[in-house]
Amino acid sequence: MDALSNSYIPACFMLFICFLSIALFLKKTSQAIDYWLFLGSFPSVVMNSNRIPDWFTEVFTSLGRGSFFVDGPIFSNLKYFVTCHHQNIEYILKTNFNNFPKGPDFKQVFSPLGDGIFNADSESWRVQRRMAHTAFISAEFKNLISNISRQVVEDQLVPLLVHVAKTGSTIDLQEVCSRFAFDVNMNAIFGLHGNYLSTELPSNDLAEAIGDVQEAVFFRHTMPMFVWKLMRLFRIGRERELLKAVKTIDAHFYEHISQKQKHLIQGVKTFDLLSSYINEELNRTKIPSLPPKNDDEFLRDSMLSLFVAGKDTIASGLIWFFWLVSKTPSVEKKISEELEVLLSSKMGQLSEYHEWPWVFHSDDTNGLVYLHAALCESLRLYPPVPINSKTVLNEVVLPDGSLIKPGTQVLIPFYSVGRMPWIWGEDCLEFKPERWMDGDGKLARHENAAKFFTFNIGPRTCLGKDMSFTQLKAVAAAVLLNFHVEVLEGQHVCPKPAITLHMKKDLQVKIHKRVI
Ligand code: HEM
Repeated sequence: MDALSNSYIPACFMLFICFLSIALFLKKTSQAIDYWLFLGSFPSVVMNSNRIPDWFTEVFTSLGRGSFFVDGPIFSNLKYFVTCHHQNIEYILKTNFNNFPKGPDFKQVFSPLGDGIFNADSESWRVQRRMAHTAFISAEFKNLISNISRQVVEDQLVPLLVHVAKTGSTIDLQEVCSRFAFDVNMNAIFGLHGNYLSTELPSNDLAEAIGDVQEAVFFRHTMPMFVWKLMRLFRIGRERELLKAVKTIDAHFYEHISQKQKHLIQGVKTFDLLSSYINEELNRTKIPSLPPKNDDEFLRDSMLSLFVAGKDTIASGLIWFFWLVSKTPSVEKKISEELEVLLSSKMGQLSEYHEWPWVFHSDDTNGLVYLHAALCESLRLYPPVPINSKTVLNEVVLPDGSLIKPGTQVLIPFYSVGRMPWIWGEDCLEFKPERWMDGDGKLARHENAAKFFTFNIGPRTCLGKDMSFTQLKAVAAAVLLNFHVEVLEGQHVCPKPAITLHMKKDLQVKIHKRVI
Protein backbone atom coordinates (compact mmCIF):
# COMPACT_ATOMS: atom_id res chain seq x y z
CA MET A 1 0.00 0.00 0.00
CA ASP A 2 2.77 2.32 1.03
CA ALA A 3 4.69 1.50 -2.14
CA LEU A 4 1.55 2.24 -4.20
CA SER A 5 0.97 5.65 -2.65
CA ASN A 6 4.65 6.38 -2.94
CA SER A 7 4.44 5.92 -6.72
CA TYR A 8 1.14 7.88 -6.98
CA ILE A 9 2.42 11.01 -5.30
CA PRO A 10 5.22 11.70 -7.79
CA ALA A 11 2.89 10.84 -10.71
CA CYS A 12 0.24 13.30 -9.45
CA PHE A 13 2.92 15.89 -8.85
CA MET A 14 4.25 15.45 -12.40
CA LEU A 15 0.73 15.69 -13.77
CA PHE A 16 0.13 18.88 -11.83
CA ILE A 17 3.43 20.35 -13.08
CA CYS A 18 2.45 19.50 -16.68
CA PHE A 19 -1.01 21.02 -16.18
CA LEU A 20 0.48 24.13 -14.59
CA SER A 21 3.04 24.48 -17.38
CA ILE A 22 0.30 24.28 -20.03
CA ALA A 23 -1.81 26.80 -18.10
CA LEU A 24 1.17 29.18 -17.75
CA PHE A 25 2.01 28.77 -21.43
CA LEU A 26 -1.60 29.51 -22.41
CA LYS A 27 -1.66 32.54 -20.13
CA LYS A 28 1.56 33.83 -21.66
CA THR A 29 0.46 33.33 -25.25
CA SER A 30 -3.17 34.37 -24.82
CA GLN A 31 -4.16 37.80 -26.09
CA ALA A 32 -7.35 37.70 -24.05
CA ILE A 33 -8.31 40.41 -21.58
CA ASP A 34 -8.50 39.80 -17.80
CA TYR A 35 -6.84 36.40 -18.18
CA TRP A 36 -6.81 34.23 -15.03
CA LEU A 37 -4.72 31.08 -14.75
CA PHE A 38 -6.90 28.04 -15.64
CA LEU A 39 -10.05 30.18 -15.86
CA GLY A 40 -9.22 32.46 -18.80
CA SER A 41 -11.43 35.56 -18.98
CA PHE A 42 -14.31 33.59 -17.52
CA PRO A 43 -14.40 35.37 -14.09
CA SER A 44 -14.81 38.77 -15.79
CA VAL A 45 -17.53 37.40 -18.06
CA VAL A 46 -19.42 36.00 -15.07
CA MET A 47 -19.01 39.21 -13.08
CA ASN A 48 -20.37 41.27 -15.98
CA SER A 49 -22.91 38.80 -17.34
CA ASN A 50 -25.74 41.13 -16.29
CA ARG A 51 -24.36 44.03 -18.31
CA ILE A 52 -22.41 42.61 -21.24
CA PRO A 53 -22.99 45.50 -23.74
CA ASP A 54 -21.90 48.12 -21.18
CA TRP A 55 -18.95 45.99 -20.10
CA PHE A 56 -17.76 45.66 -23.71
CA THR A 57 -18.06 49.43 -24.11
CA GLU A 58 -15.97 50.03 -21.00
CA VAL A 59 -13.29 47.57 -22.15
CA PHE A 60 -12.99 49.22 -25.59
CA THR A 61 -12.78 52.63 -23.98
CA SER A 62 -10.17 51.63 -21.42
CA LEU A 63 -8.06 49.78 -24.00
CA GLY A 64 -8.40 52.68 -26.43
CA ARG A 65 -8.70 50.25 -29.33
CA GLY A 66 -11.50 48.57 -31.24
CA SER A 67 -10.86 44.84 -30.70
CA PHE A 68 -10.04 42.34 -27.96
CA PHE A 69 -10.17 38.60 -27.25
CA VAL A 70 -12.07 36.82 -24.50
CA ASP A 71 -10.99 33.26 -23.68
CA GLY A 72 -13.03 30.60 -21.93
CA PRO A 73 -11.55 28.38 -19.16
CA ILE A 74 -8.61 26.14 -20.06
CA PHE A 75 -9.60 23.22 -22.36
CA SER A 76 -13.11 24.69 -22.90
CA ASN A 77 -12.18 25.57 -26.48
CA LEU A 78 -14.15 28.82 -26.13
CA LYS A 79 -12.59 31.82 -27.82
CA TYR A 80 -14.31 35.07 -28.62
CA PHE A 81 -13.08 37.97 -30.68
CA VAL A 82 -14.98 41.17 -29.90
CA THR A 83 -14.69 44.06 -32.31
CA CYS A 84 -16.18 47.48 -32.89
CA HIS A 85 -13.41 48.42 -35.31
CA HIS A 86 -15.11 49.99 -38.28
CA GLN A 87 -13.03 48.34 -41.06
CA ASN A 88 -13.17 44.95 -39.31
CA ILE A 89 -16.96 45.14 -39.25
CA GLU A 90 -17.11 45.99 -42.96
CA TYR A 91 -14.76 43.11 -43.68
CA ILE A 92 -16.72 40.57 -41.60
CA LEU A 93 -20.24 41.55 -42.59
CA LYS A 94 -19.59 42.56 -46.17
CA THR A 95 -16.24 42.10 -47.95
CA ASN A 96 -15.46 38.56 -46.73
CA PHE A 97 -19.05 37.67 -45.80
CA ASN A 98 -18.74 33.99 -46.83
CA ASN A 99 -15.98 33.36 -44.29
CA PHE A 100 -18.24 34.41 -41.40
CA PRO A 101 -21.41 32.30 -41.29
CA LYS A 102 -23.68 32.11 -38.27
CA GLY A 103 -22.55 28.53 -37.78
CA PRO A 104 -24.08 25.36 -36.29
CA ASP A 105 -23.90 26.50 -32.64
CA PHE A 106 -26.04 29.53 -33.41
CA LYS A 107 -28.68 27.29 -34.91
CA GLN A 108 -28.69 25.01 -31.88
CA VAL A 109 -29.06 27.87 -29.44
CA PHE A 110 -31.86 29.41 -31.52
CA SER A 111 -33.46 26.02 -32.22
CA PRO A 112 -37.04 27.24 -31.50
CA LEU A 113 -36.78 29.25 -34.74
CA GLY A 114 -36.19 26.00 -36.67
CA ASP A 115 -34.83 26.45 -40.17
CA GLY A 116 -36.10 30.02 -40.60
CA ILE A 117 -34.00 32.78 -42.16
CA PHE A 118 -32.19 33.70 -38.93
CA ASN A 119 -30.79 30.22 -38.45
CA ALA A 120 -29.98 29.59 -42.10
CA ASP A 121 -26.61 29.81 -43.83
CA SER A 122 -25.44 29.18 -47.41
CA GLU A 123 -27.98 28.22 -50.05
CA SER A 124 -30.94 27.78 -47.70
CA TRP A 125 -30.39 31.35 -46.44
CA ARG A 126 -30.02 32.70 -49.98
CA VAL A 127 -33.32 31.20 -51.10
CA GLN A 128 -35.16 32.40 -48.01
CA ARG A 129 -33.66 35.85 -48.29
CA ARG A 130 -34.90 36.05 -51.88
CA MET A 131 -38.39 35.00 -50.82
CA ALA A 132 -38.56 37.53 -47.99
CA HIS A 133 -37.06 40.28 -50.12
CA THR A 134 -39.60 39.68 -52.89
CA ALA A 135 -42.44 40.01 -50.41
CA PHE A 136 -40.99 43.04 -48.58
CA ILE A 137 -40.19 45.23 -51.57
CA SER A 138 -43.60 45.00 -53.22
CA ALA A 139 -45.61 48.22 -53.20
CA GLU A 140 -48.57 46.20 -51.92
CA PHE A 141 -46.64 45.15 -48.81
CA LYS A 142 -45.33 48.65 -48.14
CA ASN A 143 -48.91 49.95 -48.31
CA LEU A 144 -50.02 47.20 -46.01
CA ILE A 145 -47.46 48.19 -43.36
CA SER A 146 -48.41 51.87 -43.65
CA ASN A 147 -52.10 51.09 -43.29
CA ILE A 148 -51.67 48.66 -40.42
CA SER A 149 -49.39 51.02 -38.51
CA ARG A 150 -51.85 53.86 -38.84
CA GLN A 151 -54.78 51.63 -37.95
CA VAL A 152 -53.20 50.24 -34.78
CA VAL A 153 -52.09 53.75 -33.76
CA GLU A 154 -55.50 55.29 -34.42
CA ASP A 155 -57.78 52.52 -33.15
CA GLN A 156 -55.76 51.16 -30.26
CA LEU A 157 -52.72 53.16 -29.16
CA VAL A 158 -54.20 56.68 -29.15
CA PRO A 159 -57.49 55.68 -27.44
CA LEU A 160 -55.48 53.90 -24.73
CA LEU A 161 -53.31 56.97 -24.14
CA VAL A 162 -56.37 59.26 -24.14
CA HIS A 163 -57.84 57.01 -21.45
CA VAL A 164 -54.65 57.09 -19.37
CA ALA A 165 -54.44 60.89 -19.74
CA LYS A 166 -58.07 61.33 -18.69
CA THR A 167 -57.85 59.08 -15.65
CA GLY A 168 -54.49 60.54 -14.60
CA SER A 169 -53.21 57.01 -14.01
CA THR A 170 -49.71 55.72 -14.72
CA ILE A 171 -48.83 53.10 -17.30
CA ASP A 172 -45.80 50.99 -18.21
CA LEU A 173 -44.79 52.47 -21.57
CA GLN A 174 -42.52 49.51 -22.34
CA GLU A 175 -45.53 47.20 -22.15
CA VAL A 176 -47.49 49.54 -24.44
CA CYS A 177 -44.71 49.52 -27.07
CA SER A 178 -44.44 45.75 -26.92
CA ARG A 179 -48.20 45.33 -27.38
CA PHE A 180 -48.20 47.74 -30.30
CA ALA A 181 -45.49 45.73 -32.06
CA PHE A 182 -47.32 42.47 -31.40
CA ASP A 183 -50.55 43.73 -32.97
CA VAL A 184 -48.78 45.10 -36.05
CA ASN A 185 -47.05 41.75 -36.53
CA MET A 186 -50.24 39.71 -36.15
CA ASN A 187 -51.77 41.84 -38.83
CA ALA A 188 -48.80 41.96 -41.21
CA ILE A 189 -48.00 38.25 -40.92
CA PHE A 190 -51.40 36.59 -40.50
CA GLY A 191 -53.85 39.33 -41.47
CA LEU A 192 -55.41 39.10 -37.99
CA HIS A 193 -56.26 41.72 -35.34
CA GLY A 194 -54.15 40.93 -32.28
CA ASN A 195 -56.13 43.31 -29.98
CA TYR A 196 -53.34 42.93 -27.45
CA LEU A 197 -53.11 46.70 -27.21
CA SER A 198 -56.46 47.77 -25.89
CA THR A 199 -57.57 49.71 -22.85
CA GLU A 200 -58.09 46.52 -20.81
CA LEU A 201 -54.50 45.32 -21.54
CA PRO A 202 -55.67 41.70 -21.92
CA SER A 203 -53.39 38.71 -21.49
CA ASN A 204 -52.37 36.78 -24.59
CA ASP A 205 -50.83 33.33 -24.41
CA LEU A 206 -49.06 33.65 -27.79
CA ALA A 207 -47.38 36.94 -26.83
CA GLU A 208 -46.34 35.45 -23.50
CA ALA A 209 -45.01 32.28 -25.14
CA ILE A 210 -42.89 34.30 -27.57
CA GLY A 211 -41.50 36.25 -24.61
CA ASP A 212 -40.70 32.99 -22.78
CA VAL A 213 -38.87 31.61 -25.83
CA GLN A 214 -36.71 34.72 -26.01
CA GLU A 215 -35.86 34.50 -22.31
CA ALA A 216 -34.96 30.82 -22.59
CA VAL A 217 -32.80 31.38 -25.67
CA PHE A 218 -30.94 34.13 -23.84
CA PHE A 219 -30.48 31.83 -20.85
CA ARG A 220 -28.83 29.31 -23.20
CA HIS A 221 -26.24 31.97 -24.04
CA THR A 222 -25.21 32.20 -20.42
CA MET A 223 -24.01 28.61 -19.95
CA PRO A 224 -22.07 25.87 -21.71
CA MET A 225 -24.12 24.02 -24.30
CA PHE A 226 -23.99 20.66 -22.54
CA VAL A 227 -25.66 22.17 -19.46
CA TRP A 228 -28.77 23.43 -21.21
CA LYS A 229 -28.89 20.26 -23.31
CA LEU A 230 -28.97 18.19 -20.12
CA MET A 231 -31.68 20.48 -18.76
CA ARG A 232 -33.63 19.92 -21.95
CA LEU A 233 -33.15 16.16 -21.71
CA PHE A 234 -34.51 16.11 -18.17
CA ARG A 235 -37.11 18.78 -18.93
CA ILE A 236 -36.15 21.04 -16.05
CA GLY A 237 -35.88 24.81 -15.40
CA ARG A 238 -35.99 27.19 -18.35
CA GLU A 239 -35.84 24.32 -20.82
CA ARG A 240 -39.11 22.98 -19.47
CA GLU A 241 -40.71 26.40 -19.87
CA LEU A 242 -39.25 26.62 -23.36
CA LEU A 243 -40.84 23.33 -24.43
CA LYS A 244 -44.19 24.55 -23.11
CA ALA A 245 -43.85 27.90 -24.88
CA VAL A 246 -42.91 26.28 -28.19
CA LYS A 247 -45.97 24.05 -27.90
CA THR A 248 -48.20 27.12 -27.47
CA ILE A 249 -46.56 28.90 -30.40
CA ASP A 250 -46.90 25.84 -32.62
CA ALA A 251 -50.58 25.45 -31.76
CA HIS A 252 -51.25 29.08 -32.80
CA PHE A 253 -49.02 29.13 -35.86
CA TYR A 254 -50.20 25.82 -37.32
CA GLU A 255 -53.81 26.87 -36.76
CA HIS A 256 -53.26 30.18 -38.59
CA ILE A 257 -51.42 28.39 -41.40
CA SER A 258 -54.20 25.85 -41.85
CA GLN A 259 -56.90 28.57 -41.82
CA LYS A 260 -55.01 30.63 -44.37
CA GLN A 261 -54.53 27.64 -46.66
CA LYS A 262 -58.27 26.93 -46.50
CA HIS A 263 -59.11 30.55 -47.29
CA LEU A 264 -56.76 30.63 -50.23
CA ILE A 265 -58.25 27.40 -51.63
CA GLN A 266 -61.72 28.92 -51.23
CA GLY A 267 -60.50 31.90 -53.24
CA VAL A 268 -60.71 34.40 -50.33
CA LYS A 269 -58.36 37.22 -51.27
CA THR A 270 -56.08 38.35 -48.45
CA PHE A 271 -52.73 40.07 -48.45
CA ASP A 272 -50.25 39.38 -45.67
CA LEU A 273 -46.86 37.71 -45.38
CA LEU A 274 -48.26 34.25 -44.80
CA SER A 275 -50.43 34.41 -47.94
CA SER A 276 -47.52 35.61 -50.02
CA TYR A 277 -45.33 32.74 -48.71
CA ILE A 278 -48.03 30.16 -49.36
CA ASN A 279 -48.37 31.39 -52.93
CA GLU A 280 -44.60 31.33 -53.32
CA GLU A 281 -44.47 27.83 -51.83
CA LEU A 282 -46.34 26.46 -54.79
CA ASN A 283 -43.04 26.85 -56.61
CA ARG A 284 -41.05 25.34 -53.80
CA THR A 285 -40.58 21.92 -55.40
CA LYS A 286 -38.36 23.76 -57.85
CA ILE A 287 -36.12 24.93 -54.98
CA PRO A 288 -34.30 21.81 -53.74
CA SER A 289 -31.92 23.76 -51.47
CA LEU A 290 -34.56 24.55 -48.87
CA PRO A 291 -34.55 22.39 -45.72
CA PRO A 292 -36.28 19.04 -46.28
CA LYS A 293 -39.32 19.81 -44.22
CA ASN A 294 -42.98 19.63 -45.06
CA ASP A 295 -44.62 22.83 -46.21
CA ASP A 296 -46.31 23.65 -42.92
CA GLU A 297 -43.11 23.31 -40.92
CA PHE A 298 -41.31 25.55 -43.37
CA LEU A 299 -44.11 28.13 -43.10
CA ARG A 300 -44.08 27.88 -39.31
CA ASP A 301 -40.29 28.45 -39.13
CA SER A 302 -40.42 31.32 -41.62
CA MET A 303 -43.34 33.14 -39.99
CA LEU A 304 -41.95 32.72 -36.48
CA SER A 305 -38.57 34.11 -37.59
CA LEU A 306 -40.25 37.14 -39.17
CA PHE A 307 -42.44 37.61 -36.11
CA VAL A 308 -39.45 37.63 -33.79
CA ALA A 309 -37.47 39.87 -36.16
CA GLY A 310 -40.21 42.46 -36.34
CA LYS A 311 -41.74 42.48 -32.88
CA ASP A 312 -39.13 43.08 -30.23
CA THR A 313 -36.92 45.27 -32.37
CA ILE A 314 -39.74 47.77 -32.91
CA ALA A 315 -40.77 47.66 -29.25
CA SER A 316 -37.15 48.28 -28.24
CA GLY A 317 -36.65 51.07 -30.79
CA LEU A 318 -39.73 52.86 -29.47
CA ILE A 319 -39.14 52.64 -25.73
CA TRP A 320 -35.56 53.95 -25.78
CA PHE A 321 -36.63 56.74 -28.14
CA PHE A 322 -39.40 57.92 -25.80
CA TRP A 323 -37.11 57.74 -22.82
CA LEU A 324 -34.36 59.78 -24.52
CA VAL A 325 -36.88 62.36 -25.74
CA SER A 326 -38.40 62.68 -22.28
CA LYS A 327 -34.93 63.38 -20.87
CA THR A 328 -34.14 65.95 -23.53
CA PRO A 329 -36.86 68.66 -23.60
CA SER A 330 -35.06 70.62 -26.34
CA VAL A 331 -35.44 67.62 -28.69
CA GLU A 332 -39.06 67.09 -27.70
CA LYS A 333 -39.73 70.76 -28.50
CA LYS A 334 -38.13 70.54 -31.95
CA ILE A 335 -40.01 67.35 -32.85
CA SER A 336 -43.30 68.90 -31.68
CA GLU A 337 -42.66 72.03 -33.72
CA GLU A 338 -41.99 69.95 -36.83
CA LEU A 339 -45.21 67.99 -36.22
CA GLU A 340 -47.22 71.17 -35.68
CA VAL A 341 -46.04 72.60 -39.00
CA LEU A 342 -47.16 69.39 -40.70
CA LEU A 343 -50.48 69.47 -38.85
CA SER A 344 -51.28 73.03 -39.84
CA SER A 345 -50.56 72.23 -43.49
CA LYS A 346 -52.91 69.22 -43.25
CA MET A 347 -55.62 71.17 -41.42
CA GLY A 348 -55.91 73.49 -44.35
CA GLN A 349 -56.46 70.51 -46.71
CA LEU A 350 -58.45 67.86 -44.88
CA SER A 351 -61.35 68.09 -42.45
CA GLU A 352 -60.28 64.87 -40.70
CA TYR A 353 -57.52 66.89 -39.06
CA HIS A 354 -59.90 69.34 -37.41
CA GLU A 355 -60.34 67.43 -34.17
CA TRP A 356 -57.96 66.20 -31.47
CA PRO A 357 -56.41 63.58 -31.35
CA TRP A 358 -54.63 63.72 -34.70
CA VAL A 359 -53.05 60.79 -36.54
CA PHE A 360 -51.05 61.34 -39.73
CA HIS A 361 -50.91 59.11 -42.77
CA SER A 362 -47.54 57.41 -43.32
CA ASP A 363 -46.99 59.29 -46.57
CA ASP A 364 -47.08 62.52 -44.56
CA THR A 365 -44.59 61.43 -41.92
CA ASN A 366 -42.03 60.34 -44.54
CA GLY A 367 -40.80 63.91 -44.92
CA LEU A 368 -40.28 64.59 -41.19
CA VAL A 369 -36.55 65.23 -41.19
CA TYR A 370 -35.96 66.06 -37.53
CA LEU A 371 -38.05 63.13 -36.32
CA HIS A 372 -36.12 60.81 -38.63
CA ALA A 373 -32.83 62.17 -37.30
CA ALA A 374 -34.00 61.72 -33.69
CA LEU A 375 -34.97 58.10 -34.38
CA CYS A 376 -31.59 57.35 -35.99
CA GLU A 377 -29.88 58.94 -33.02
CA SER A 378 -31.82 56.84 -30.55
CA LEU A 379 -31.17 53.66 -32.61
CA ARG A 380 -27.45 54.53 -32.57
CA LEU A 381 -27.31 54.76 -28.78
CA TYR A 382 -29.74 51.92 -28.13
CA PRO A 383 -29.60 49.49 -31.08
CA PRO A 384 -32.42 46.93 -30.65
CA VAL A 385 -29.99 44.14 -31.65
CA PRO A 386 -27.10 45.04 -29.32
CA ILE A 387 -24.66 42.32 -30.40
CA ASN A 388 -24.28 40.40 -33.66
CA SER A 389 -22.39 37.12 -33.70
CA LYS A 390 -20.58 35.09 -36.40
CA THR A 391 -18.18 32.17 -36.58
CA VAL A 392 -14.94 31.95 -38.55
CA LEU A 393 -14.43 29.35 -41.30
CA ASN A 394 -10.85 30.00 -42.43
CA GLU A 395 -8.00 31.74 -40.65
CA VAL A 396 -7.86 35.45 -41.52
CA VAL A 397 -6.01 38.61 -40.66
CA LEU A 398 -8.53 41.40 -40.15
CA PRO A 399 -7.91 44.99 -41.28
CA ASP A 400 -6.73 46.00 -37.79
CA GLY A 401 -4.10 43.22 -37.90
CA SER A 402 -5.90 40.75 -35.59
CA LEU A 403 -5.32 37.11 -36.51
CA ILE A 404 -8.51 35.08 -36.17
CA LYS A 405 -8.46 31.29 -36.09
CA PRO A 406 -11.21 29.01 -37.41
CA GLY A 407 -13.91 28.28 -34.82
CA THR A 408 -13.48 31.62 -33.02
CA GLN A 409 -16.77 33.28 -32.20
CA VAL A 410 -16.82 36.85 -33.50
CA LEU A 411 -18.96 39.31 -31.58
CA ILE A 412 -19.85 42.69 -33.02
CA PRO A 413 -21.44 44.83 -30.30
CA PHE A 414 -23.45 47.45 -32.20
CA TYR A 415 -24.20 48.95 -28.79
CA SER A 416 -20.52 49.79 -28.27
CA VAL A 417 -20.04 50.94 -31.88
CA GLY A 418 -22.55 53.74 -31.22
CA ARG A 419 -20.63 54.83 -28.13
CA MET A 420 -17.05 55.14 -29.34
CA PRO A 421 -15.62 58.67 -29.33
CA TRP A 422 -13.27 57.82 -32.22
CA ILE A 423 -16.31 56.91 -34.36
CA TRP A 424 -18.93 59.47 -33.28
CA GLY A 425 -16.86 62.21 -31.63
CA GLU A 426 -16.31 63.27 -28.04
CA ASP A 427 -20.04 63.99 -27.62
CA CYS A 428 -20.90 60.39 -28.59
CA LEU A 429 -22.95 59.75 -25.46
CA GLU A 430 -25.21 62.76 -26.05
CA PHE A 431 -28.62 62.37 -27.65
CA LYS A 432 -28.15 64.85 -30.46
CA PRO A 433 -30.34 64.39 -33.57
CA GLU A 434 -28.47 67.30 -35.20
CA ARG A 435 -25.51 65.01 -35.94
CA TRP A 436 -27.72 63.39 -38.59
CA MET A 437 -28.43 66.69 -40.35
CA ASP A 438 -26.43 68.98 -42.56
CA GLY A 439 -26.24 72.77 -42.36
CA ASP A 440 -29.33 73.12 -44.58
CA GLY A 441 -31.50 71.10 -42.23
CA LYS A 442 -31.47 68.06 -44.53
CA LEU A 443 -30.53 64.51 -43.57
CA ALA A 444 -26.77 64.01 -43.89
CA ARG A 445 -27.21 60.39 -44.94
CA HIS A 446 -23.85 59.66 -46.56
CA GLU A 447 -21.68 60.83 -43.74
CA ASN A 448 -23.38 58.57 -41.20
CA ALA A 449 -24.43 55.63 -43.35
CA ALA A 450 -20.91 54.16 -43.28
CA LYS A 451 -20.79 53.98 -39.49
CA PHE A 452 -24.42 53.20 -38.68
CA PHE A 453 -24.59 49.41 -38.22
CA THR A 454 -27.83 49.18 -36.23
CA PHE A 455 -29.64 47.45 -39.12
CA ASN A 456 -26.58 45.34 -39.98
CA ILE A 457 -24.74 45.82 -43.28
CA GLY A 458 -23.80 43.63 -46.22
CA PRO A 459 -25.73 40.69 -47.67
CA ARG A 460 -27.55 40.04 -44.38
CA THR A 461 -28.65 43.60 -43.88
CA CYS A 462 -32.04 43.96 -42.19
CA LEU A 463 -34.92 43.45 -44.59
CA GLY A 464 -37.30 45.38 -42.38
CA LYS A 465 -35.46 48.71 -42.20
CA ASP A 466 -37.94 50.76 -44.24
CA MET A 467 -40.96 49.23 -42.58
CA SER A 468 -39.35 49.88 -39.20
CA PHE A 469 -39.16 53.60 -39.87
CA THR A 470 -42.79 53.57 -41.06
CA GLN A 471 -43.89 52.05 -37.75
CA LEU A 472 -41.58 54.06 -35.52
CA LYS A 473 -42.63 57.33 -37.15
CA ALA A 474 -46.33 56.48 -37.00
CA VAL A 475 -46.12 55.93 -33.24
CA ALA A 476 -43.65 58.70 -32.45
CA ALA A 477 -45.60 61.31 -34.44
CA ALA A 478 -48.98 60.39 -32.91
CA VAL A 479 -47.67 60.28 -29.34
CA LEU A 480 -45.56 63.44 -29.44
CA LEU A 481 -48.13 65.50 -31.34
CA ASN A 482 -51.03 64.66 -29.05
CA PHE A 483 -49.39 64.05 -25.70
CA HIS A 484 -46.55 64.88 -23.37
CA VAL A 485 -45.00 61.77 -21.83
CA GLU A 486 -43.86 62.33 -18.25
CA VAL A 487 -41.48 59.65 -17.02
CA LEU A 488 -41.97 59.19 -13.28
CA GLU A 489 -39.00 60.24 -11.16
CA GLY A 490 -36.79 57.75 -9.33
CA GLN A 491 -36.75 54.93 -11.87
CA HIS A 492 -33.39 53.36 -12.57
CA VAL A 493 -33.32 52.80 -16.33
CA CYS A 494 -30.79 50.34 -17.74
CA PRO A 495 -30.73 47.56 -20.36
CA LYS A 496 -31.94 44.10 -19.48
CA PRO A 497 -29.62 41.21 -20.28
CA ALA A 498 -31.41 39.83 -23.33
CA ILE A 499 -31.00 39.22 -27.05
CA THR A 500 -33.00 42.36 -27.83
CA LEU A 501 -32.24 45.58 -25.97
CA HIS A 502 -35.15 45.98 -23.57
CA MET A 503 -35.25 47.95 -20.36
CA LYS A 504 -34.58 45.89 -17.26
CA LYS A 505 -37.74 47.15 -15.53
CA ASP A 506 -41.01 48.84 -16.48
CA LEU A 507 -40.97 52.44 -17.59
CA GLN A 508 -43.79 54.01 -15.61
CA VAL A 509 -45.13 57.19 -17.21
CA LYS A 510 -47.99 59.64 -16.96
CA ILE A 511 -49.61 60.88 -20.14
CA HIS A 512 -50.74 64.51 -20.52
CA LYS A 513 -52.75 66.00 -23.34
CA ARG A 514 -50.55 68.43 -25.24
CA VAL A 515 -51.80 71.92 -25.63
CA ILE A 516 -50.93 73.39 -29.01
C1 HEM B 1 -35.67 49.03 -35.41
C2 HEM B 1 -35.98 47.86 -35.90
C3 HEM B 1 -35.02 46.82 -36.42
C4 HEM B 1 -33.68 46.70 -36.24
C5 HEM B 1 -32.76 47.61 -35.47
C6 HEM B 1 -33.26 45.51 -36.95
C7 HEM B 1 -31.96 45.04 -36.99
C8 HEM B 1 -31.58 43.88 -37.65
C9 HEM B 1 -30.27 43.29 -37.59
C10 HEM B 1 -29.10 43.83 -36.78
C11 HEM B 1 -30.28 42.19 -38.36
C12 HEM B 1 -29.12 41.20 -38.57
C13 HEM B 1 -29.32 40.04 -37.62
C14 HEM B 1 -28.37 38.92 -37.83
O1 HEM B 1 -27.59 38.90 -38.76
O2 HEM B 1 -28.43 37.99 -37.00
C15 HEM B 1 -31.59 42.08 -38.92
C16 HEM B 1 -31.97 41.10 -39.80
C17 HEM B 1 -33.25 40.94 -40.26
N1 HEM B 1 -34.33 41.76 -39.99
FE1 HEM B 1 -34.32 43.40 -38.86
N2 HEM B 1 -34.35 44.95 -37.54
C18 HEM B 1 -35.44 45.72 -37.24
C19 HEM B 1 -36.74 45.51 -37.64
C20 HEM B 1 -37.14 44.53 -38.50
C21 HEM B 1 -38.50 44.34 -38.93
C22 HEM B 1 -39.71 45.20 -38.56
C23 HEM B 1 -38.50 43.26 -39.74
C24 HEM B 1 -39.70 42.68 -40.42
C25 HEM B 1 -40.08 41.45 -40.30
C26 HEM B 1 -37.13 42.77 -39.84
C27 HEM B 1 -36.71 41.71 -40.59
C28 HEM B 1 -35.43 41.23 -40.63
C29 HEM B 1 -35.04 40.03 -41.34
C30 HEM B 1 -35.95 39.14 -42.18
C31 HEM B 1 -33.68 39.85 -41.12
C32 HEM B 1 -32.80 38.69 -41.58
C33 HEM B 1 -31.94 39.09 -42.74
C34 HEM B 1 -31.02 37.95 -43.15
O3 HEM B 1 -30.60 37.16 -42.32
O4 HEM B 1 -30.75 37.90 -44.35
N3 HEM B 1 -36.33 43.57 -39.07
N4 HEM B 1 -32.36 43.11 -38.48
